[in-house]
Amino acid sequence: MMEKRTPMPVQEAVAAIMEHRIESRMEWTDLQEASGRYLAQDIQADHDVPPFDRSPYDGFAVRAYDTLEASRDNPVSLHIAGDIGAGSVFGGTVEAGEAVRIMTGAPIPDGCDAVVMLELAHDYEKDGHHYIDVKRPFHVNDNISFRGEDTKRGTTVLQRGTVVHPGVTAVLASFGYAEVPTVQKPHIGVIATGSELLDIREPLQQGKIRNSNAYMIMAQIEQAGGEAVSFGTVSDDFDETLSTVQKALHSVDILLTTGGVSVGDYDYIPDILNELGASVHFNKVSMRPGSVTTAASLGPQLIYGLSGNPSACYVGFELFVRPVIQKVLGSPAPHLKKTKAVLGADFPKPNPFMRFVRAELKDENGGWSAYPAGLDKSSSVTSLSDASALIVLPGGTRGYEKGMDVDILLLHSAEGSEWPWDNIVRSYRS
Ligand SMILES: Nc1nc2c(c(=O)[nH]1)N[C@H]1C(S)=C(S)[C@@H](COP(=O)(O)OP(=O)(O)OC[C@H]3O[C@@H](n4cnc5c(N)ncnc54)[C@H](O)[C@@H]3O)O[C@H]1N2
Ligand code: MOO
Ligand SMILES: [Mg+2]
Repeated sequence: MMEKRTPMPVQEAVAAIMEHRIESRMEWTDLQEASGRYLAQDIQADHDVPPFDRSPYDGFAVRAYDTLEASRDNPVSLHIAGDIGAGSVFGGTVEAGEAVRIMTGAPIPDGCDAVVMLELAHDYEKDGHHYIDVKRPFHVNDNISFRGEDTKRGTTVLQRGTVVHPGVTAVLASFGYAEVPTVQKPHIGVIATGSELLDIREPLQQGKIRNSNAYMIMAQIEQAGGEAVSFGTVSDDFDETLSTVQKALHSVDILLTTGGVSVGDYDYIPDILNELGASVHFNKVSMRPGSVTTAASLGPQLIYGLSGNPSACYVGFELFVRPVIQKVLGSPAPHLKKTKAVLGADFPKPNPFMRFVRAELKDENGGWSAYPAGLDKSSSVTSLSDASALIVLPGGTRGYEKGMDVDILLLHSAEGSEWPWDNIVRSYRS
């Protein structure tokens, strides 16, 4: 008699897998290689930014007091005691009646407390000396960029779990991080199972198809921030599959298999998990596609049996594997980004399970409209290339109509959700 599987609700299955702890390791990464990586530590400012009071303009550093009486009719004349560009420091102290020609970024000379822009000063030469006329009063601190006005020493400028994007790179560079403390990418092994699978370089043969899932999953791993390690393809053979799984488990944090996870004659993954003594968190989820998605743990390692059907495999990864990788990386929002959209077309098929419909998004009437993309079968592969979101349709006895409000999960967003599973819209008319 075939084993009976009890489907677990999606939210419960995700919660079960998120409880599993996988160690995060730190490694130093060259700043220029660090884009897209996750910070392993908070970064504290070890100096003020800017580190000194400086001029925000090309102009003249003055003593505000000297200009108090200045007016159009009675300009104040100041002697130019020196000139400095950014990177240079004025050596002495500026005395009463003096000014220093100063360029943007140069430190304010001692004695000065305001800057007059070049455009507002008339400069001239007399007897080999340089002067300016100032025609209005300046106040203490006029046109000064203050030490620490951007960031004070001791501030936490970047938090652990932040993704390094170009703005983060600028902050790291400012504080001298030639090497960045990053979270090591978790190593995720991939095994494709199936005697029907051809390598992508092979011509088609009767009864066979090319192995698209392994490449798809490896790309999903990279997109989620992990390091994909391929362990190739195995035929539908228990011993071959078991030995490849055992070999992979020597070196990976998480192992993903695709195919062979359902109830068929050649579906060996359930038996292999049993043989390994792994504890199975779930082996059926109340969702479509991907109902056969299986997750188990063996000590610290996680093993997923993802469906062989491409769309089911894809969705199983995004819902159950991606957030685990993101959690290892320290992301505060490890799940797919949830947002709202309007259903762009009728979806008449009722289903007791929650559906994840691959969808194209269009920006219409000031919001997103989500249109089901391509063939809505778990075996479909081409619908995946058009999809930028999954429409979340809770299980029920009725279909859905165009114009209903729905929740969607974005597939390629840099942003994520902390926990998208509460308050899923049951769909209603707007
Ligand atoms: N009697 C039942 N049959 C099936 C059930 C069920 O509950 N009772 N579940 C169906 C559902 S739902 C799914 S999903 C599939 C899951 O199948 P498996 O995960 O066991 O995968 P396979 O049987 O190995 O293959 C299924 C399908 O996918 C193709 N495939 C497999 N690997 C790849 C790959 N690497 N790249 C591209 N395509 C792949 C394979 O050729 C098959 O067509 O089971 C249903 N059956
Ligand atoms: O797991 Mo299957 O994809 O539910 O359709
Ligand atoms: Mg099968």
